Amino acid sequence: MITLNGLCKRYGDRTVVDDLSLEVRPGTVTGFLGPNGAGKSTTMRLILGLDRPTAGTALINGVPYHRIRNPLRTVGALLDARALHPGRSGHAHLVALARGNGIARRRVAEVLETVGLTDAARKRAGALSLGMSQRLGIAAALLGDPEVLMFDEPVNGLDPDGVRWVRHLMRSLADEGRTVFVSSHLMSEMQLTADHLVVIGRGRLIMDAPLTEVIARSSLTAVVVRTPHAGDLSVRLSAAGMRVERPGENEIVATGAAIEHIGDLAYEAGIRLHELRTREASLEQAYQELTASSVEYGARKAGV
Ligand SMILES: Nc1ncnc2c1ncn2[C@@H]1O[C@H](COP(=O)(O)OP(=O)(O)OP(=O)(O)O)[C@@H](O)[C@H]1O
Repeated sequence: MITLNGLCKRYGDRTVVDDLSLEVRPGTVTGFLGPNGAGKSTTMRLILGLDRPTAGTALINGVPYHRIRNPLRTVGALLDARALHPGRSGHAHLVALARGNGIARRRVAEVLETVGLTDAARKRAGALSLGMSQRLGIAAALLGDPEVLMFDEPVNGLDPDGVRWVRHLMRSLADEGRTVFVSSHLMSEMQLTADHLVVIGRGRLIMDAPLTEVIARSSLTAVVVRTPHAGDLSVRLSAAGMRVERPGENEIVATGAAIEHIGDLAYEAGIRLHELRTREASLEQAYQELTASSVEYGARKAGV
């Protein structure tokens, strides 16, 4: 479990992490989302004790990182896959990490096999591709068999097979009861991987909710109804406080109500339905709505 309480980080007069309070729970993959510069990496660095908070606390299983006795056995993290000694092999890097943390040497071979790097791990780290470096960083995070795992952009540089592999890995780590906190800009991937989402913008919490709720709350999630009595039904739905559109003569798209409510209303009015279904927003769409006002480094439209 990761617990943030009023966490703040300021650089000079700039507030980069602004009063974040939340819990990242075990047994769940929690996606950590936000535009460039939102403060995701800084938050992760604060959790790992690599930066000091200006105010507030970041706790792992109830204690700050610097008070954990066996840090690598409690929390594993991939922050910057390229932060390795370029002349050292991946294998040597992991052996040194294991030795320095009282972890059995045989774990090195185990984690290298888990990430599919058994052969490549003999190469100099500097000669590894970005995708291979990511895998090596994930191996290092797994080395101490920790309960809490944090990954900053783990699929960066991975090919489609690698992306799928990371997705399954995150899922199985959470299914084993671990806490998995993962940042990403790949919304389609997050939609397939995360159970829960934390969204921040300009250092502030925008949303902390299950993925299903984030999608359900989007204005683009709607109920589509097809009926020969669309005129009559749309008047009734509007009167019940829903927003109603009529994209076709027999079609209604309604937002602001549950599908059951619409079905019941139609039934009570004796209106025959030919179709009643939910049209879900994608996470990409829901995310864009949530963060529209906090995108700091957005590009202007081409030609503007
Ligand atoms: N050491 C530092 N000194 C001053 N400003 C910093 C420092 N580290 C980070 N920042 C600033 O803090 C802000 C948040 O950066 P951070 O890397 O945490 O964002 P992020 O959400 O991880 O972004 P991205 O998605 O682009 O990786 C940025 O504006 C960055 O320039």
